[in-house]
Amino acid sequence: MSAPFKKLALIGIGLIGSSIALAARRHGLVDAIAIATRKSETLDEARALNLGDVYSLDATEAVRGADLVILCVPVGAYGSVMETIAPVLEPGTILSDVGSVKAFVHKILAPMVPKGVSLIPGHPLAGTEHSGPAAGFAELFMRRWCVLTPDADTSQADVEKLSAFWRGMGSQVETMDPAHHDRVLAITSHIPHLVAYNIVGTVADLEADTQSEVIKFSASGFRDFTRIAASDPVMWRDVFLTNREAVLEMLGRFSEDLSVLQRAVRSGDGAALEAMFTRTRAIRRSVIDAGQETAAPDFGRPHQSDIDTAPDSVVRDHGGGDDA
Ligand SMILES: NC(=O)C1=CN([C@@H]2O[C@H](COP(=O)(O)OP(=O)(O)OC[C@H]3O[C@@H](n4cnc5c(N)ncnc54)[C@H](O)[C@@H]3O)[C@@H](O)[C@H]2O)C=CC1
Ligand SMILES: O=C(O)C(=O)Cc1ccc(O)cc1
Repeated sequence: MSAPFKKLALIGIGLIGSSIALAARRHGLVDAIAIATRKSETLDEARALNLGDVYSLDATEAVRGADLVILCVPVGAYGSVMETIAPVLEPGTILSDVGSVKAFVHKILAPMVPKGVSLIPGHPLAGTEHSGPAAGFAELFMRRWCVLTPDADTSQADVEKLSAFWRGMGSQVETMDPAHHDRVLAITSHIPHLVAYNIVGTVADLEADTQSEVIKFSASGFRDFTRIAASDPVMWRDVFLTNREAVLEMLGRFSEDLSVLQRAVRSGDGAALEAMFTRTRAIRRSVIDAGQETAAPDFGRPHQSDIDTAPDSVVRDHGGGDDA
């Protein structure tokens, strides 16, 4: 039986592109995978990992004859990539992406989409702080959401075909308005990253002796921020350059709430602090109930040496996930 798509072209083959390649292949969702990227070292790495069937430094070669094209590059590169590939996109092709922002993606891609090509931007809400072709793994999208942001006049059949592709890789799919996506992601993903970059940046600016103590004793909240703040600098630069309005709106609310907490700390208002921390604990509970996290204790998770010697069940509960 033939796969739902004949030829998948992946433009960019880092964490997300390579995970799509592995998952699409594993689940028989495409007949062939063409990979294009900018640097020959990255392409060589993808080839060595056997991620695709054909490899090219020329995106037009990968896109020619593809019925599904997915941009997997930082959003700041979309304009130049699209200028290159637009002339060879064929009618009937679905053009999608995985970028972390969506209104900007519509704005930059839509005017260049040839007639007969369906533009259906997407965003898998799944990732890690690692990047590059070797960082990918086929299970990345399992039980994670993928948000699609088609325009109202996009072919429903094409939206369903792309949804089935993501479901085939284990995702749950929801469609959303791009501006709404950007507001939701500003608070659930973009600002948490900004806060992490900021707190780790504050430590980076501390005087040397205090800094080395913070690092030495970092088995606490700080450690978790360092994971997020290790995320790809170019990708995150582009997120903040292209989702400016929504980020600034949510950052305004965040700063107001921080000032309220600051005042409670300064005035010793224990009741206010306790009330706030009780509300946030309930949000954590709802994230777990929504299946986006487990209740397994995270602080004190084992190191690699513990994982190597631990029984399987312990590794499953504590060590799985992002670094797989
Ligand atoms: N890292 C994450 O956790 C997630 C990332 N995303 C989105 O996925 C996209 C890709 O991110 P990752 O795979 O994490 O990045 P990555 O850094 O692992 O891979 C990016 C790839 O794009 C290539 N590239 C960069 N500029 C290019 C250009 N001008 N032309 C051609 N290729 C170019 C790089 O060589 C690399 O192959 C981004 O738009 C990001 O917003 C979405 C969900 C999660
Ligand atoms: O590693 C993490 O904590 C993430 O938050 C991964 C992530 C990064 C960017 C996205 O657009 C979606 C998911």
